[in-house]
Amino acid sequence: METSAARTAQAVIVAIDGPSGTGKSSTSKAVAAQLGLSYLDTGAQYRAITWWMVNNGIDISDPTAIAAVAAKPEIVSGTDPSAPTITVDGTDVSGPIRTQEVTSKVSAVSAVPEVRARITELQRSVAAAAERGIVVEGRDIGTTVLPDADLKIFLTASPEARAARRSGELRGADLHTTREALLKRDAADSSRKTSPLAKADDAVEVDTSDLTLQQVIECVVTLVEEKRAAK
Ligand SMILES: Nc1ncnc2c1ncn2[C@@H]1O[C@H](COP(=O)(O)OP(=O)(O)OP(=O)(O)O)[C@@H](O)[C@H]1O
Ligand SMILES: Nc1ccn([C@H]2C[C@H](O)[C@@H](COP(=O)(O)O)O2)c(=O)n1
Repeated sequence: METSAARTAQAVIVAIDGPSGTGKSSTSKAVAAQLGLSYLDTGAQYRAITWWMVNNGIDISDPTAIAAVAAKPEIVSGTDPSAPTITVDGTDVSGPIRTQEVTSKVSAVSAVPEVRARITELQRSVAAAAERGIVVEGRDIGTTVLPDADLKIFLTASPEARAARRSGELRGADLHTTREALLKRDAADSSRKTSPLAKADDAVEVDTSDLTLQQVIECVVTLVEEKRAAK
């Protein structure tokens, strides 16, 4: 895929996919910051459109109703890895998109093909505009959004490790409940018809269960540097 005429020779496109809580956001932000690349959190975009649907009283159980308004909200992502931003129609929604209500509804909204088409187009335009390259994290980046990415990483971790990380983040939320919620969202994201969560055939799989975040970052930075050197 042709991306940007203005792209520098050292520019790399990195796709980082994987289930919830595997460390995609933490790793992607750090790698992008360390290597001077842009950063795009595509989950935040799906959360933003879900927030808009909830705020506008759209029935989340009705895919036809969601599809009918999927083009309405204007979603803008800021790609500085040290201060990523997300707005909907000019409103900063970085806080509201992390509520439990949005988290519980985002899989249903993101399964609607019209929503995916709209957000995928947005993601490709953001990647095309990143002159020095970009780290894009999500669920279908290596398979659908940027199939020609220079490097594809698929992060995994055991449900136990992911639940422990998330419950630490949520100040001691019950481990079992957190684990079940993660697995439920993974199942929904993996089983939808349109671009499900999946590892691309040419992705490098990194199991982060027994690695520190710093070790994962170092591993991905090394892989990106190898790709750059081979360009
Ligand atoms: N290797 C690791 N070891 C320990 N904790 C980690 C590791 N990687 C990430 N974490 C922590 O786990 C939590 C979840 O990480 P992060 O948000 O990056 O995951 P994610 O894959 O982007 O999740 P989601 O898809 O749900 O947004 C964070 O609190 C993060 O600091
Ligand atoms: N490329 C993507 C990114 C995200 N989603 C959906 C599915 C996730 O459950 C949800 C929230 O993502 P998170 O913030 O947890 O990374 O968004 C998707 O379908 N495709």
